[in-house]
Amino acid sequence: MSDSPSPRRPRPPVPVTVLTGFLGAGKTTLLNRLLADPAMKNTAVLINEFGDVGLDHLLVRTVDEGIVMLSSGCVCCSVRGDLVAALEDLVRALDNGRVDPFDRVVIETTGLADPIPVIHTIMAHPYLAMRYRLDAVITVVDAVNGLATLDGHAEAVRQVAVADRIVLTKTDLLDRPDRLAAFAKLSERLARLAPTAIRLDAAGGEATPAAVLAAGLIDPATRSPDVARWLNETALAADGVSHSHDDGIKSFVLTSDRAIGSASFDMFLELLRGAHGPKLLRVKGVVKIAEFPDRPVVIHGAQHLFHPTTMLDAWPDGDARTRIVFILKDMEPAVIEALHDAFVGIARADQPDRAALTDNPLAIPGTAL
Ligand SMILES: Nc1nc2c(ncn2[C@@H]2O[C@H](COP(=O)(O)OP(=O)(O)OP(=O)(O)O)[C@@H](O)[C@H]2O)c(=O)[nH]1
Repeated sequence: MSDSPSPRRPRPPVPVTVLTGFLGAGKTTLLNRLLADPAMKNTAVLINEFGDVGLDHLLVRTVDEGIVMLSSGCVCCSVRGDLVAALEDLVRALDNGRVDPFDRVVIETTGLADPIPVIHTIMAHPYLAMRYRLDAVITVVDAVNGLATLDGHAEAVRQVAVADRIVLTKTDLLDRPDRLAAFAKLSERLARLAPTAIRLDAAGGEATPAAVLAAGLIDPATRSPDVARWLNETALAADGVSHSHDDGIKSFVLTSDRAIGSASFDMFLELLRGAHGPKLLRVKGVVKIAEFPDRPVVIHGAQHLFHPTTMLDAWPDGDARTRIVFILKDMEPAVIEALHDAFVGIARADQPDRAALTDNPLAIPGTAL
């Protein structure tokens, strides 16, 4: 990002990293460690504390001055207005030169937060969506207590399911057979819940800024898109669908070498969002559009809300196929595949085609499949 953009050219959107994880998982410890690294010096941090403001923010404040403290309350509900205000203040301060230019924002959520509303705040607000872009969700998981936490708290399951990276903390405490056994089960559960999220061991020194932050579409080192790393779809390639039966969460990658017409693609997304929005925990990918097949369109959404689509200059990794990672709650991947096939014109004997879905006045959007 340029530090001094010309007055005519708006600043490019600032990447936002959402740092989540259950109470006591080690978010603040990780954040402090990351912020101590010179690579993080141009980072603004927003922290949401639940209840009394504790030691956490003092610790963070000592290592970075670009901090706005959100008022007490849960970021997922009561203080979403505060999050909007804090993000607005931050860009205003940047535009007025009141703060040094920053090239990344990290939002630490409360341990009880469902991260999806935080993602929505960035994607849905008309002004914030122009100034910020969601880069990645980093979820901190306690290696000792993580399994029990997932069993007891739906928010913790959602935090893991939407993660781009999982940072494991407290692996240094895996010194007893019972803990090791629970950790083995935790690892399996994480692999099912978030198969495309790379796991990093904080105590083992793996959670470096480079490893943690290189989780979005744009590689911070090269500043260019890296689709294969972002989607990490090879992690799902073995059987195509990851099932996490107990939580009703499934992940899969929709892959297609057929281009889809631009209007068809809009309708495909509209139908998906309209009929199945709450079940789409996270959707991210690149799409081959028929009108400009050499320029992939990037989509990125959570539930019914999507970030404004962007178009890349070229396919960055030489793989010119549509690839979309879906994290679904209580929904079958086959529904999405059938809908997609209808819109790219792949006939299926037992399924309606595109005309039946869009031109039939009696069809309820998205439910015909
Ligand atoms: N042994 C060990 N302790 C850790 C590790 N990471 C964090 N802790 C400890 O775990 C406790 C909780 O860490 P925090 O960083 O405050 O956790 P948090 O997720 O920010 O907690 P909340 O703000 O309550 O949600 C602290 O006592 C940390 O010192 C780790 O990798 N190993």
